[in-house]
Amino acid sequence: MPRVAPPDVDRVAAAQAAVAARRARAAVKQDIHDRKRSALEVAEAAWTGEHTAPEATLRVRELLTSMPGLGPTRVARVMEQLEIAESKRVGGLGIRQRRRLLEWLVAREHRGSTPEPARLVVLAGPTAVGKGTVSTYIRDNYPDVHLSVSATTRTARPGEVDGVHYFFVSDDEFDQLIESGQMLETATVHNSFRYGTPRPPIDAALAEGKSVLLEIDLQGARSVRRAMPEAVLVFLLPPTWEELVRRLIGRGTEDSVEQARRLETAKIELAAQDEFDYKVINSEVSRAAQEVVDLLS
Ligand SMILES: Nc1ncnc2c1ncn2[C@@H]1O[C@H](COP(=O)(O)OP(=O)(O)OP(=O)(O)O)[C@@H](O)[C@H]1O
Ligand SMILES: Nc1nc2c(ncn2[C@@H]2O[C@H](COP(=O)(O)O)[C@@H](O)[C@H]2O)c(=O)[nH]1
Repeated sequence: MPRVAPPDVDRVAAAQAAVAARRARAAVKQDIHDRKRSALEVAEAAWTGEHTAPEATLRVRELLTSMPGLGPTRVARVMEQLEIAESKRVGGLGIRQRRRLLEWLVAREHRGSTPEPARLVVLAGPTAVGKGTVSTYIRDNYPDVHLSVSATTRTARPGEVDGVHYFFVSDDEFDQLIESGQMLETATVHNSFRYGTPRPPIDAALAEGKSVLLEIDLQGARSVRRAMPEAVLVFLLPPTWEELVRRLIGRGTEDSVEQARRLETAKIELAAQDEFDYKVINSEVSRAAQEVVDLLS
């Protein structure tokens, strides 16, 4: 008869304690999310040493992401600014880190309902990384995001709507847009058609306090940086080079000569990624979209 090992009482008790601690932390996060207890109150308790055990074992990242309106990308940015490591728990913060966290939360609380200034965010990246896919996802799932509509001299593809996906214009009309000073930037992309960002809708949206997202190529991103240095530049990366090649070939919209040419350009574009303020890896479209949307506020 096989011998059944007696249960290891200590291990069972430890596992039960771990489950209880996880539940208690989840309850703290839920309370912060539901505004029953503010993150500021937790940070104040940590400052005076009066925080509860679940609050002490909560990671600062979890504390901040529990706050309504703060997504993971924004939280990562704030933690970098506060010089708090990703893995840090509330109870393990040093005195300077506790002070910085407290000051940041107080400032955010005092900001009250005053909105953050509107941002101009530029999404660029190599061919076939998924810029169009991610921005389409944002257009479909985040109706509050103001997505800039570019003008282009190429013709519409099946399903593309004039004024929604692009303003499809002739070469003469494109020239007129430039001459009348209406373009924030223009570029000839992939050696073929001209593309450009109309400026008036962007100025209007920013003036109304609405953040704006541009999905444009690398040359365009550089031009926007020169014209509006306050713009936030985001570089979309593929998970691997092989995946980028797979996406380009899998899309099947270019012949093999054009694919080879674009991949050469992609190598040059990837080398420019450090010019950008943020990098987002497009492994999963919804996640990449969320990260980009987080950067808009
Ligand atoms: N996260 C993803 N996972 C798998 N496939 C993806 C992902 N994102 C995009 N794709 C696919 O990769 C291909 C290229 O995407 P897309 O056309 O959006 O790239 P792009 O960066 O806009 O390209 P270009 O600059 O050449 O216009 C498409 O077939 C798309 O469906
Ligand atoms: N510099 C700019 N680039 C733009 C703009 N709008 C789109 N683009 C880029 O063009 C290519 C091709 O797009 P497609 O829709 O024809 O496949 C892609 O890389 C876009 O990011 C723009 O206004 N300015």
